[in-house]
Amino acid sequence: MAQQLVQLMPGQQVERWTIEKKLGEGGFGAVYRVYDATGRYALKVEGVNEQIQVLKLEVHVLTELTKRSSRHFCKIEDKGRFGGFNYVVMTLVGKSLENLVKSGPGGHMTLGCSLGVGIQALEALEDLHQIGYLHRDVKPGNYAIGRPELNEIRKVYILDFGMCRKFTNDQVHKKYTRQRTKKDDCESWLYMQIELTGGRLPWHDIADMKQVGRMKQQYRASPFMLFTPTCPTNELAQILRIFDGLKYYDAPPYQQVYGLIRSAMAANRVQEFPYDWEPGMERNSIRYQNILSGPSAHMLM
Ligand SMILES: Nc1ncnc2c1ncn2[C@@H]1O[C@H](COP(=O)(O)OP(=O)(O)OP(=O)(O)O)[C@@H](O)[C@H]1O
Repeated sequence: MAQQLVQLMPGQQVERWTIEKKLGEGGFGAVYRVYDATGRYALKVEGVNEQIQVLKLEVHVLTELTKRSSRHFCKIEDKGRFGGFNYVVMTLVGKSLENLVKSGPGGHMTLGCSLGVGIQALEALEDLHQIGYLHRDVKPGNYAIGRPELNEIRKVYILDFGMCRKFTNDQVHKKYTRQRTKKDDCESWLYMQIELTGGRLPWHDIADMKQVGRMKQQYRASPFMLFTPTCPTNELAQILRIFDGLKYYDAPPYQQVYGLIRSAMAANRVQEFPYDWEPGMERNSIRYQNILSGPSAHMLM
């Protein structure tokens, strides 16, 4: 049975970190906005008696990743044990892609913006795959943009490594990862791309993963039914075919996919920047207002 979640109150101190507010709760613990003399960060906590310990894995993966690349990953500032919980302090990010899609005109991002964000989201997976891990929970809620205070509203971060698993080619791990592969992460990325570009996946509200799997199979025969007029149909269909052709051990051809996304931008005469939530994007100024001047922009110091 799950242990009771750690609850921290505003003003409470965890080592040098002061709790400001709770940002959310995951299956394993909670995330808080905290600050110290140097700025604001995100603090994730997990009870030491939680049956499933995911924080260690998250710390390990983020540490490995930031040794090689920092383009799409939170940096770890601190970690440790405090009372009855383990904690990690990392870069505080801004709005999730899920929120940004909802705030967009018509409930989606403009084409250039969604394709640019999509490239960054796949780069994050490429880096993760390169250190031998699968994410296994690729969705708009697990990506976020950086914060305006850090001049990072053009940067996309990948979050939440709780479902991550090491990918190796041996049979034991093959069983352990339930046969999931880099290809599956890429396929989930493609479905996310459809959502960012205005499509609504038929399995969006279905929680039963087996049923979702069956529906995905059904749509395999006619993937065009997933694409709305706002999607770059040809390129996405080509990418889906590329992913379909991958075998268990194959590394996805990331560069080819980036090329196709760039072709989609050219064919549709759209540019990546500015992103929809950037200042000066007149049509979005009201919808995205709180991203640029909302609570996360008010520094405490
Ligand atoms: N580095 C961060 N900066 C700002 N917010 C974050 C950060 N990491 C996580 N969050 C936010 O904290 C909340 C909880 O995140 P967490 O990853 O623990 O769980 P979740 O993804 O909501 O749920 P689950 O664990 O069930 O997938 C989410 O709203 C997430 O966007």
